[in-house]
Amino acid sequence: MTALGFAAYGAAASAIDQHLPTMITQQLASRMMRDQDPTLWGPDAVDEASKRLGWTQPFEDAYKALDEAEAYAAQLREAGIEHIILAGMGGSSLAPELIAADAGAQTLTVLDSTDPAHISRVLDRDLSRTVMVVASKSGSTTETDSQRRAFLGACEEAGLHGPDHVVVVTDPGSPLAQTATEDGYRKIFYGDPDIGGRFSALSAFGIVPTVLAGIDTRAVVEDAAAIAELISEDDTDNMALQLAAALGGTQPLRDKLIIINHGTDVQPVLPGFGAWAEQLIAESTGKNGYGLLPVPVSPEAYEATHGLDDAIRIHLLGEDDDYSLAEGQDAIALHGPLGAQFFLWEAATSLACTFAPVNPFDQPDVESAKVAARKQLAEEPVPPAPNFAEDTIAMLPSGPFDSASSLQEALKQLTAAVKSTGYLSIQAYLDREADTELEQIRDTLAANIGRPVTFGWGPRFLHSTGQYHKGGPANGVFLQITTTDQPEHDIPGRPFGFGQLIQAQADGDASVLAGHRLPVLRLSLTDRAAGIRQLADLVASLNTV
Ligand SMILES: O=P(O)(O)OC[C@H]1O[C@](O)(CO)[C@@H](O)[C@@H]1O
Repeated sequence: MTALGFAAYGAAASAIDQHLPTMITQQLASRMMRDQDPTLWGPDAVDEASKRLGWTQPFEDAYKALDEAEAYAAQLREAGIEHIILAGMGGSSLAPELIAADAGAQTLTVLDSTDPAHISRVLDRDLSRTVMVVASKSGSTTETDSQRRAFLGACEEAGLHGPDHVVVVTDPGSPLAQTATEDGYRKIFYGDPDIGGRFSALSAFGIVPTVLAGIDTRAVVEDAAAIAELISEDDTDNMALQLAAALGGTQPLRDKLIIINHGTDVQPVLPGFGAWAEQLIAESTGKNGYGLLPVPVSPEAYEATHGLDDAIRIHLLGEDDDYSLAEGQDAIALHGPLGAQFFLWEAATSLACTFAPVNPFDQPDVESAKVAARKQLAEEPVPPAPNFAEDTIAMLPSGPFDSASSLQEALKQLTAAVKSTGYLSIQAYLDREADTELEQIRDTLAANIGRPVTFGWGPRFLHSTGQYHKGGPANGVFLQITTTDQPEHDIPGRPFGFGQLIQAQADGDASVLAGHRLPVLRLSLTDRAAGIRQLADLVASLNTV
């Protein structure tokens, strides 16, 4: 008996009927989960897959990590530590954030931003009672390194010995492991190099930060372990096979996955699931011109309430919710505890990649934005001169939209550029906790254009959907929003501050998107709060003018 529930309707059900028998004959589930067979995704993926299937059998190490972290958490509590800041990007923070949100815990603050205002706010607390967990598999991610430096700088200003307040989670042999050893950081936990970032929820990367924050992550691991047999069987009841067929096997491919989180506004079913699933699905599938685009939305959003020819609606339900709401749609409905969802989606996403096939374990296009940002920083960037400004919003040079002489005209051109099979992506390099009012333009734009709209906070999305936007089917149009309204926050030991870093990241990604011939409209807010309000008004007025 499993705590998971799953049902498929319309095109999703047809894909399952069509593909499940073959998937079972080919023994895809047992070959991936039990034999760790690296050949399932074609010859080009064999090398990478040979060293990336550790997530299929994570439990022995997971229980060891739980034991070690629980013992260490007790020591931290005795030493008066009450709060954990987690510095980490993508797979090194999204699962812990979701575990903490699901548990309703306030003891973990995720810092995955380079927005100077965001950094300053997070570090403005009693650091004597705080530990920063610096989590990075590679140990070389610029954002994480910069957050670590800023934290150590803030400790020094507070008269604290910084290394006593830093715990590291990294893979053995990484540059971060070396720094932590040399500088005498409080503790190092090691991850398994056979598990990639976005598959690391049930490893030290999901476990350590959350356990140190006092969360019962053991229950999450146990809920995953409870479905291990089920999702390893070559059997019609295997929900990972069913979900994989529904995700990757629709014909023609329905490549937009509308993830609808039910529950209430205050308490969605799995708060934060959308951001975690976005990385897993977009970074795993979005490459070589192929990809599935996750679009997390609320139940009231346009994409949730309207059937789109190229989309599957995925209803995340609570245990007592009625599955009949998905009847008559091309949809999946499912419920289950978080640990089971982690394991189910990791398995299903990997299996869905066998259809194309694409290698689920690499992210070839993420690097291009990093290289471009480094180039911008090396050239000591100055913010690009605007084409023009209206009140608190300046329009920066934007390639195909440069002929626009007003913001309204530029936005109209942008929305008109969305293809009938395409999508619009809003990319906001702002403070994802303080500037949340901006998110409302997502719903307005989706209703306005009748197409899927994604919303990503920069630079976080660069380690997630960023792969899909650049490596996927090239049918996106992009609205990039930055700000000059930010007091600089220095990065100790670096010749640039966070304000320059985030601007370089935005400039770098815009240039890479433009290099892929993807249209990017670039707006810069000269006043954050007023600019967000002005933009919301402009977007709301698009329909009526
Ligand atoms: O854990 P790391 O090595 O710092 O990487 C963070 C994230 O960056 C990415 O490599 C993409 O940039 C993700 O796949 C990963 O989860």
